[in-house]
Amino acid sequence: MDFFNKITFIGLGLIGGSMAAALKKRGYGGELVGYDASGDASIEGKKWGIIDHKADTLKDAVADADLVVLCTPIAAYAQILKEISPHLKNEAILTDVGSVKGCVADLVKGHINPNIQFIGGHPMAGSEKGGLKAASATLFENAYYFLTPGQETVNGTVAKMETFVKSLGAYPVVVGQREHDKITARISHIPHLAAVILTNLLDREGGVNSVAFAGGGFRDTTRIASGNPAMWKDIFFYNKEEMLQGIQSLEKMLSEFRELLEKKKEDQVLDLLNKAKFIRDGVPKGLPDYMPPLYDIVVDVEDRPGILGELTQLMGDHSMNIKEIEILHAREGEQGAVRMGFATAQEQEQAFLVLRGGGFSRTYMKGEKNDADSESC
Ligand SMILES: NC(=O)c1ccc[n+]([C@@H]2O[C@H](COP(=O)([O-])OP(=O)(O)OC[C@H]3O[C@@H](n4cnc5c(N)ncnc54)[C@H](O)[C@@H]3O)[C@@H](O)[C@H]2O)c1
Ligand SMILES: O=C(O)C(=O)C[C@]1(C(=O)O)C=C[C@@H](O)C=C1
Repeated sequence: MDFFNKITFIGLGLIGGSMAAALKKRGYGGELVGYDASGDASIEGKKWGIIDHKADTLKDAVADADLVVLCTPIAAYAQILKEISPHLKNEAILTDVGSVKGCVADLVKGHINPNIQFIGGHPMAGSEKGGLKAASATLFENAYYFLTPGQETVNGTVAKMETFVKSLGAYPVVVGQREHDKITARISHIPHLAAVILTNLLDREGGVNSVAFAGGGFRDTTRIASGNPAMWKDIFFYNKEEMLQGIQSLEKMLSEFRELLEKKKEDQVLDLLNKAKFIRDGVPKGLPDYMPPLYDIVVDVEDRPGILGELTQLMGDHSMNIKEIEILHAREGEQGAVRMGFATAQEQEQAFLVLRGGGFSRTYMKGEKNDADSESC
């Protein structure tokens, strides 16, 4: 990426920090600069070696930068754009990571000199946890990353940004700004609203005390409700038109379902459940669907320090290459579960035998097309 000698991140929280950390980890050789309104984040970023230089002012941050990445809440953009506009160098590319794209393009048009190349961006990876402490160099690995050029964006800018996205370990997907907002309303924003409503339903129904009994179902469907409230409030309002359409569909589907229940239409309820299962089963597991499938092993382990080390050590001792490893949140509690993905069925079989033989008696195999029903024991 020798066309970007200096990259500046404005906002060094979960997303900005993870990007800088990913570039460092993956061998980016240029200069990384961080500016954050909370001085602590950029001090920490410098201390941890995620950035090379901590800027104290926005002017200083963008001076000579080839790429400037806005990683703050969208609500802060107007003020930031106003301040950086006179200091961006002419050939600089400006991008952002905000979760809504139409409104951002409008904002940029109002504040930035048209000579500056702007291209919106949005990584489809994140967390319900925020701040630099939650940042991870691997956050974007195998994630899709939307790029939303406008009519003024030249092809060279799109190509450079595609290279940038790949250098984070992610997969660029180029779409229009409004199309992006339509897609993300369906796959992210409305699901977030649903998680919030499901969680608050407990309160309305006087069931908050029952939350302690929640198993995987409640945890899986509501994890994201722990996300940053201010960030999500912004997302809902910035993508208001698409949200309103999604809510209308939700309301219609709920009332249709109520009628089916009231009229005892069991076959139609079953059809709905089957349809949802078919769609949900088609969601790629952790990897985009054009990536090779992985062969999974799930190990039930005790929740104690060092257990992950023992697992990976055992795999290393037998020269087994773990392609993916994940702690399954749905099994929080005293007993935890770890999922490991292997490249071939043969390696999966070998790992199964090694783990069982190595004292991990509660080890299960899952074929790439299988679900929980097909666990081998
Ligand atoms: N959290 C996610 O899952 C996720 C995923 C993809 C995209 N996004 C988008 O990324 C953006 C940042 O989200 P995040 O999760 O990294 O948030 P975050 O709270 O972890 O980080 C935001 C950082 O911006 C800083 N900041 C706030 N106002 C500022 C200003 N005026 N000038 C400079 N710094 C300022 C904050 O101090 C903080 O360190 C949001 O626009 C969000 O829509 C979030
Ligand atoms: O995994 C999560 O915690 C997320 O909420 C990430 C998630 C999403 O997938 O909806 C949330 C918002 C962002 O704009 C992009 C990604």
